[in-house]
Amino acid sequence: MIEVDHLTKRYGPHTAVEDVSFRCEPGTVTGFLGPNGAGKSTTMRMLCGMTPPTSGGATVVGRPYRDLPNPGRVIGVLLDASAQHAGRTGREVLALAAATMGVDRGRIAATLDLVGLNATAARRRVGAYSLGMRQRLGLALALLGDPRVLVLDEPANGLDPEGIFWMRGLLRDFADRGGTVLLSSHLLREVEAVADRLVVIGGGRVVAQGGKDELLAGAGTLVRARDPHALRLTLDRAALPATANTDGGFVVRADPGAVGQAAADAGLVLTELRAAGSGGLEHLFLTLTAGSSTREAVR
Ligand SMILES: Nc1ncnc2c1ncn2[C@@H]1O[C@H](COP(=O)(O)OP(=O)(O)OP(=O)(O)O)[C@@H](O)[C@H]1O
Repeated sequence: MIEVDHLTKRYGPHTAVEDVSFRCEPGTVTGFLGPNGAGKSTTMRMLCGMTPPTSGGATVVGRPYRDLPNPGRVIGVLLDASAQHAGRTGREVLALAAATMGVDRGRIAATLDLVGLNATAARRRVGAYSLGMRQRLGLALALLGDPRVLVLDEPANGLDPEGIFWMRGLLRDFADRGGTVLLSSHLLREVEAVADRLVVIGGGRVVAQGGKDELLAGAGTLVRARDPHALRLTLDRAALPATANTDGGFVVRADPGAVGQAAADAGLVLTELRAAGSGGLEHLFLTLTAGSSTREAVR
């Protein structure tokens, strides 16, 4: 269980995180979404005791991170996959962490196996690792202490499609066994595939949170027609609010039945009609966080 309670972080006059609150329950994966500079990493760093909050607090299984006697046994953290000493081998990194946490060395091989780093990779220095291998090692470090909670900042960064698919299964399995996962990602489809709940942050504030299905149901319907121009006119006439997608379709703020009926009444041939799904998540994300990445770019 993770509880983030009215966290605020200011750097001088700049507010990076403002009054952020959410909970992550056991058995769930929570996707933490937001554009560049939205405050995701800062929130995660505060949760993991690496950045002191200006106000508010956060707990992991009921205690602030800094009060956990052996945090690695409770919460596995992957915030920066490049943080490992480049001169150590993967196995040395894990051996050091196992000694610090009091974890049986026998778990090292099993954890390496779990994250798909073979014996040859484990013998190589981290400096020679690809980004994807560093992510896998970071995940191994997070899992080594057999924690109940995982906090992962952009864990899919640098992973190939197969690696992303593998990680999805790993996180789902972790949650299905009663674990709590908080993960940030820019890969909306990936988050949609694995998360049960979403917290969307923009400009340091939570702009939406809730069950993924519930949020996506509010994201509307994706519709495409052979004649997009006629579809636009039809949607306007039926007073169904629609936004054009980049790929010629429309996201409509109505359920698929209403959109299909309007199209049928107008005699239109539709080539796609469905609940918006990942198109909806992208749309929801862009709508909710509109302007905040621009603000970041010009700050
Ligand atoms: N140590 C710091 N000093 C000053 N400003 C900071 C510091 N750390 C973060 N910030 C600012 O806080 C804001 C939030 O940054 P943060 O890294 O948390 O965003 P993010 O959502 O993780 O972004 P990204 O997706 O790009 O990683 C940004 O405007 C950033 O410039």
